Amino acid sequence: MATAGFIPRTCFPAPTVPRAYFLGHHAKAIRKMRELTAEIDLIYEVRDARAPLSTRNMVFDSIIGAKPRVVVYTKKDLSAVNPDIFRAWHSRERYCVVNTHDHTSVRRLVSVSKELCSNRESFSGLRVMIMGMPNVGKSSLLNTLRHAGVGRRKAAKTGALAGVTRNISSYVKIHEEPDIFVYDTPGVSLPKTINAETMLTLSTIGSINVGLIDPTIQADYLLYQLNLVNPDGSLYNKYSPPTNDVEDFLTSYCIRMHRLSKRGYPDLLGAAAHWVDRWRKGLEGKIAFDDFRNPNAYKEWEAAQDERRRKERGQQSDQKFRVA
Ligand SMILES: Nc1nc2c(ncn2[C@@H]2O[C@H](COP(=O)(O)OP(=O)(O)OP(=O)(O)O)[C@@H](O)[C@H]2O)c(=O)[nH]1
Repeated sequence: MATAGFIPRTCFPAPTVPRAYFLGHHAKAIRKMRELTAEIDLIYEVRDARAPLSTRNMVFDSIIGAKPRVVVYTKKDLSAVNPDIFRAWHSRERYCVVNTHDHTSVRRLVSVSKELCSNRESFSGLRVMIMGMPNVGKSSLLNTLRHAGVGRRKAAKTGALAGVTRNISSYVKIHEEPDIFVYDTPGVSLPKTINAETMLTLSTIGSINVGLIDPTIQADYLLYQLNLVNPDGSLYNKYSPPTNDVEDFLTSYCIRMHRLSKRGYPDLLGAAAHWVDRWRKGLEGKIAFDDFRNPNAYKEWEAAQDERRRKERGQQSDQKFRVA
């Protein structure tokens, strides 16, 4: 129920933000993944359950080809997406929704993997590669799989900021009888221009360098999204009444959180970064982006990507024609 008089924004004005976050080690990782896929039996394609569509990287589809894949949605404990929606989205594809810090949660992934590869005849064990965008929880997944499966300690470094893993790991054993070995890989972003909202979503969940976008724009986008999900302002009412004005919101936030300068001025920039970070870490509650309540959103998103690719190919051939 919307609060009387308050009408949330229905669109977000296109902000000036970078439209790509593709680094040298991303390109290198893609090349290496392509080389390695020949010896891989199965892929764990990891996405963040808070932004299940924005953290899907279509580049992986071309690397994976016809290999068996399990889509793994991580950060279940931080996501407001109803798990039933994943069932609707993946009626014909294997998927798991996990909290990578929870052993029970990741064990199901091992069962699904064994089942998928049960007809395989191999003496060298099952070889799995983990792929995903930066910071979605790939290394955490590997560590928990290893701890749950063979009782060994951490094998891969993890961290709250994007880009902790820079190189492809060597095989790590995560299960015995049957033997399962896993490769961890660096997070890879989309090489092509992404739309502004996707960039803002990726920044809010920490999948791109969070310093890339002005914190006030991030906070404004978050406010817009929270108003869309709960138009009564209940997701932030401990700081402010419902509002579409980010400066009003941040001023109230500064007062509530005692973030005022000695002269009593609110530190809007600091407040913006602080508030977004609290959501990123799950301290303000669960969150979700993308069209996460729509059972057809997955298919619609794929169709939109196909259309975009067709247009790009058309533009490229137009250019060639003009040059010729
Ligand atoms: N709450 C919660 N936090 C998680 C989960 N999975 C990962 N994290 C946290 O997310 C952050 C990123 O995790 P990593 O495992 O380093 O992510 P990554 O995909 O390997 O990151 P890159 O090295 O950038 O590619 C860390 O702070 C993890 O503790 C999860 O399921 N739930």
